[in-house]
Amino acid sequence: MSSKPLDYENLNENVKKCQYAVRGELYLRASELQKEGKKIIFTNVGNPHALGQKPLTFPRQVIALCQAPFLVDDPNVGLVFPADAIARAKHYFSLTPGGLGAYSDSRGIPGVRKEVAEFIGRRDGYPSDPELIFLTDGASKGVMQILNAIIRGEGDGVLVPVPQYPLYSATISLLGGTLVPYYLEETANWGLDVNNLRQSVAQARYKGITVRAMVIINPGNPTGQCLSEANLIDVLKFCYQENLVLLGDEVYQQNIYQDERPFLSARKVLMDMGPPISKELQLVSFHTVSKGYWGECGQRGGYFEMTNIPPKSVEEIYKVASIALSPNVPGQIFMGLMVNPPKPGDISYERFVRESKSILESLRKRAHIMTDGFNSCRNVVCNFTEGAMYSFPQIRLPPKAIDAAKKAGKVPDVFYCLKLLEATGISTVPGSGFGQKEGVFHLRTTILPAEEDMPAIMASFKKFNDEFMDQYED
Ligand SMILES: Cc1ncc(COP(=O)(O)O)c(CN[C@@H]2CONC2=O)c1O
Repeated sequence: MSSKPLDYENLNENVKKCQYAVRGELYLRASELQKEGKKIIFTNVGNPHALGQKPLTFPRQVIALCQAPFLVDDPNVGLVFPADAIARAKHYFSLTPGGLGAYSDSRGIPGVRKEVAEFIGRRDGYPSDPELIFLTDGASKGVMQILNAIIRGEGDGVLVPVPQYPLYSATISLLGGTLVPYYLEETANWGLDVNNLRQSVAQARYKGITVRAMVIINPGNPTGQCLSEANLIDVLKFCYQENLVLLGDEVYQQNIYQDERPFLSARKVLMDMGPPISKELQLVSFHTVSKGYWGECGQRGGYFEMTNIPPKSVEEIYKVASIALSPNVPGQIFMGLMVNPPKPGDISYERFVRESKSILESLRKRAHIMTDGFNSCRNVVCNFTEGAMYSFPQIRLPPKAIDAAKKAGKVPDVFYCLKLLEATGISTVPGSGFGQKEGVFHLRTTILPAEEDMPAIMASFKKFNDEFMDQYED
């Protein structure tokens, strides 16, 4: 039988080359075990509601009304929904003439893009232009659209932090570009060193790669570090000197668990630097409703904001966005609600603040419980989760364990994570899925399991790890 177009061997090589470990070997094995009846704790993905986090009430009230306009017309609606939720639903009706069932503009609903621009203006203290904001099906789609506009072929390189979130490595691979790694310094709390950047660019250029863009993930995934103003100034200056467009992935900007380095947007720091750089450096910033204290991953709401991108290029990006017709409309409304939440004096304000504060306070506590738990284990060291939603401990694997992994045909941290999964049901992602220095091994877990479950999870991890080290240590 002659081979067919979609047979594996005939697939696009870039499709076969790309990898995405967050839902890779460990996740697939965990799903198998779950089917066999084993209790699995899926801490492989930053999916808060899947781990029990309750959705915020106000956004769900508004979206319920938006999805069912007949409820708004019901004379009893005021008995079930607060007046400000009803008013907000009517606001979104006025922005979506066809309602949630109609395509919106391919850049998103203009009124919601305006809400995003106003949010950015309040956050940064500099006006933002709604025309330079596109709403997307989650930040992922925005990242993919922008990388698609940047990467012309394998000669084009993108500077990506290592460890990195594999949306970047997978998309660069899929687009046939070249990932140019810059290593974060684990011993400096995953700090970013401009000298590493220079080295990486020089090595890439020596190989004939044209480095065109740089990615920062702030706060970091999987590393959790928060960039200081000085770091951001260094990065912006570096990109300006090297003529790179900066991609600022800021999806965890609400997830901050320390007070020394509050979130600062790359855009604010850029504007603070003033001309010429603030007028010339190209920057694209990304945000989402999937993270923060919202955790509305399934709603697929995101945006990117373009700074100093020429109108003709914005038109081209718009043209490509229009191929997919429209970002999903409920996700756009969630974005509008996230950037324009209840205000002091609104009926829903107290409840909204109470709910969001309690989620963030609990995440901060869980960040500490997990970090301390890992640091109490043999041959495990872990930087504190300053932000985002993950813990990324280094596991110092004894040589016998590395040999056993090789015999099993597994990368050492995959071997360790599989053993952990089989023994405890804790599903993690091996550090090799995010990139790490040669000979150094990690795993990534989320800090999302419920607070009351954390001590038992950490005790179960500690028991496994002690037994593992007993088995493989000389
Ligand atoms: C740094 C970063 N950027 C973008 C995204 C995409 O978010 P959207 O949901 O808006 O597309 C994620 C999701 N984080 C993945 C999902 O859960 N665990 C992770 O590491 C992320 O961690």
